Amino acid sequence: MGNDKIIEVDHVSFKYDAEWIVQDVDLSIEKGQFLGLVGPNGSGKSTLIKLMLGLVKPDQGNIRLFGRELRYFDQWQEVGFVSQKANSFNSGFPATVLEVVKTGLVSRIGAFRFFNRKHKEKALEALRIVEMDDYADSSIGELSGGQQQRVFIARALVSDPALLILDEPTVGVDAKHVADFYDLLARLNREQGISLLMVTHDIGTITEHATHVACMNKSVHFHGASEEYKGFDEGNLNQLYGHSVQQLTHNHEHGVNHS
Ligand SMILES: Nc1ncnc2c1ncn2[C@@H]1O[C@H](COP(=O)(O)OP(=O)(O)OP(=O)(O)O)[C@@H](O)[C@H]1O
Repeated sequence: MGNDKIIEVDHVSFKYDAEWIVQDVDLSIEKGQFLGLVGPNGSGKSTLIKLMLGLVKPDQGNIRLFGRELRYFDQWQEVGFVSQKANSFNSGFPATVLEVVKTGLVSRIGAFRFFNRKHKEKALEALRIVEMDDYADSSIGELSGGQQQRVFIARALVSDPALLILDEPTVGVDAKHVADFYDLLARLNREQGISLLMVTHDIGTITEHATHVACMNKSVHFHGASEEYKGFDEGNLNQLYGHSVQQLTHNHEHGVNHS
């Protein structure tokens, strides 16, 4: 491919009606990175993800995925997406965990082909990666929010993506399982070599896990290594955002990093 950039967002702006939601964003993710995208409510994070996925079109600027202009990009099996509202099945939803994971193969095999034994194996393998293979035959609706979210990650992994995009995946995961969830992401990143982009509100936690962090409030105010970000004190950060960092941190301390 000759290009280690998996996503390149080049001076992208987007507006709903007359209001600019994303303004002149320049951002890239290189192969192997785990980028945390943080920012206050309504700062345009989900909209930026939609732009990257081609679900809405930029008013200005360009986006490339795997070195290809978005409008010519067709390798969607390389991109797994887990949305914010993924874990919202109610207890009566009539599908098993395995069935849900197999729907992730649709982009690879086409919507109207039959699933065969190989596809079942592939789905079970993805469930093993997220440590949910014991639940293959359970109803999806009976699982906890955290377990459902793992199943949605398995669904995104089943087509062997090189990039996984997660939009606030820990919403609905109870606090004591959030650490396990980050361990899973670290394994995907380090052991499976999957590049990650994760939207979150929780900047304290993400900077402990992601390799890089980008802070946005319509435009990107900081993009760099997590270690560099942790070196900022609260005054720097308020200036960076033009916004109180308190609203981003969930009681996490932002002191200067002495390590
Ligand atoms: N379909 C739409 N039509 C009009 N405005 C929209 C639409 N979708 C989002 N917006 C507006 O765009 C702005 C950015 O929304 P977006 O969801 O991208 O922010 P966000 O940073 O992901 O927020 P949150 O952290 O609350 O999820 C908000 O002001 C929102 O009201």
